[in-house]
Amino acid sequence: MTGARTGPVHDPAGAERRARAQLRPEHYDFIAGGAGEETALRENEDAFGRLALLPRVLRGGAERGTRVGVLGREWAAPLFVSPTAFHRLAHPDGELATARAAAATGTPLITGMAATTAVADVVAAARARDPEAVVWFQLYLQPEHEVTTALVRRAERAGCSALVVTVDSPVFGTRTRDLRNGFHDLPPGLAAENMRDLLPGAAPGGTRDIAMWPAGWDDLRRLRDLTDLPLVLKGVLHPADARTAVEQGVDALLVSNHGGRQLDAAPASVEALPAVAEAVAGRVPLLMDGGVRRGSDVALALALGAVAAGVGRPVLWALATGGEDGVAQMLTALREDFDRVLALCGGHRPEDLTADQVVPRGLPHRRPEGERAW
Ligand SMILES: Cc1cc2nc3c(=O)[nH]c(=O)nc-3n(C[C@H](O)[C@H](O)[C@H](O)COP(=O)(O)O)c2cc1C
Ligand SMILES: CCCCC(=O)C(=O)O
Repeated sequence: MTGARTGPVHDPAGAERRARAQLRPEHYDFIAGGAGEETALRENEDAFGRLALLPRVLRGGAERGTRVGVLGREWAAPLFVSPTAFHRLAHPDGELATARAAAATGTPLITGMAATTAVADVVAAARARDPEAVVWFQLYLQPEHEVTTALVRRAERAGCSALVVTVDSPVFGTRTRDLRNGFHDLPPGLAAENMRDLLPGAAPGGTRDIAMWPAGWDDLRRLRDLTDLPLVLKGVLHPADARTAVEQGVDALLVSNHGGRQLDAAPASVEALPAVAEAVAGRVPLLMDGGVRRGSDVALALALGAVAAGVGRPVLWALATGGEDGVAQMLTALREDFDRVLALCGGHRPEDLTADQVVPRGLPHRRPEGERAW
């Protein structure tokens, strides 16, 4: 069969099942869980399931590519690794394995402030695989400006090429499973390494030193003055905030409901995307994450205005079961799946996917008067 599929099979549900069998139950729950009744968490995936892609036909063109340009760099595919905390809960190699796998597959990585590996070591691991690897640093603005400053300097010195400021967390979401399990700190031997020695008198690398705090636009302006790195705002869902962010000189937005871990009543990320895309009107690139599990989810996100889509939990499931190789296989399989969906939609390049190709599933409620059902 010409063009028949070879290579790793992409099986998101199976990956989570296998990871669950490996992980301590409270660690599995920390990763899998969301806020409140986990409505936003469920909706992220369900909302993709309510959308269909209308393929275009007879568009020819055997040449196809998945590359996209983001903030002056070419990415291999419209796909990136979203920032998630504590990778060493999933695998002893933790963020080092994730960084190597991301770099080896040409996938940009957003490493988290709440990583269990220091950002300098994460970037070094990525660059050892690919000297050109794109690594961004995710940051929560901290109540003490000196702490924010020190974190920014750590990220700059490490060689990160953008800062991703998570703005959906004025307080911590209610993590129902963690409360039930009594999970509120890392096991002995693991620490939030980026926080080490930042606060006088604080426990070295204590996760409790990571504040989720109600920052304001003033604090963002202070950050703007602090660094020349591009700023990406993560967790913007309201179009008015998106507009303000653009006016404030933010370089990109990451539309996200934080994997359903903050406001449980928030819409699915993909549902918030069209209004944000309209408000931004192409002035800055839009990224999105939340519920992206297969190539068609990436394609839907692109058709609705994103330039790339991120994955959070799938990385941790792959890491738990297969370490670096597991993550590399997952990212490769997801990219190949997207490439095939792009072709099946009649696209040659990611930009070819357009909003008119997205339709809700289900028959329309009512046909126009007098029209027959067939
Ligand atoms: C275990 C876990 C930890 C996370 N930690 C962070 C974090 O430290 N900072 C952040 O901005 N987002 C964090 N997120 C949210 C992710 O960046 C991302 O928005 C979300 O996981 C995307 O949804 P998905 O898991 O359905 O792919 C975390 C998500 C998970 C599952
Ligand atoms: C203290 C960092 C916790 C990270 C996390 O769980 C999240 O952002 O969802």
